Amino acid sequence: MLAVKGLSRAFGGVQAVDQVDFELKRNQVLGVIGPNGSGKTTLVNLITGFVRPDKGKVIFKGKNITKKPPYKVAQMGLARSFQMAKPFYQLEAYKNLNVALYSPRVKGLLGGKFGDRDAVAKDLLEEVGFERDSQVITQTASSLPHGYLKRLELAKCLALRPDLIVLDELFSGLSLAEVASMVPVIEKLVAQGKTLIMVEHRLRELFRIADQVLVLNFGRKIAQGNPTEVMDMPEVKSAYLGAETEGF
Ligand SMILES: Nc1ncnc2c1ncn2[C@@H]1O[C@H](COP(=O)(O)OP(=O)(O)OP(=O)(O)O)[C@@H](O)[C@H]1O
Repeated sequence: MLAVKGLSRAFGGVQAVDQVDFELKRNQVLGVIGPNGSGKTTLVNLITGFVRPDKGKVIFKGKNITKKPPYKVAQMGLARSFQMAKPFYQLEAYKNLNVALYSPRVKGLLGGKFGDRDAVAKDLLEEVGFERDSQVITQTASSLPHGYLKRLELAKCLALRPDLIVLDELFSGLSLAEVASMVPVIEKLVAQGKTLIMVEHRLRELFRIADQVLVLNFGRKIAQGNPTEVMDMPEVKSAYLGAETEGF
């Protein structure tokens, strides 16, 4: 599904991402972890076209997407969420899905036979935890609490009917109760066979979900493997020393 080869990017003197390689197969869930500033978001930005690499390649479904702009990457079926939610604040929650629902990708996939897009949008919001008959679905995004904005980020990804979803710290800023209610939403996506990359600081929850974990430190991949073996590696423990070690 995805192959990342020698991906590198520096900002001034900071090597944010340094020669990162990995592959991801269909239906797999890859967790990306690492201390603050280790290059996780930059890696997401490089894969999804928001930042251009200095070196390296991104191959998605066998096609070289390196340096393609974000909208082309999205149209090919690679959706991403943002750590800081980026809704259209003046639009109602469900109308925020229109960009994806009216996209050439979705039109093409459905051969023009779409039906009622508002109903589809509301179904998607329900799938990610908006209560169907509550007002949150029709509230403007500007008035939604943070927890719902994160759910909206996920729904925007799903609306694109993606082949791969990259979630950048979906659980950040959520209360423990909100995370606990979000985990089953993700587990359901995994059970449906969705392919995911999850950048997370919440290790306990991530390790329940991910098949593989990739660890970054100072932009470099220092480990990759299943959650248990990765967290037993001395280099991973020392990278996390003094950082958040939830889940250890
Ligand atoms: N646009 C930019 N301009 C300059 N430096 C940047 C830029 N984006 C990222 N960096 C730097 O690159 C490094 C990696 O940042 P990045 O945000 O990718 O880390 P991160 O692992 O996602 O961090 P966090 O866990 O805190 O979100 C940091 O030193 C950061 O300051």
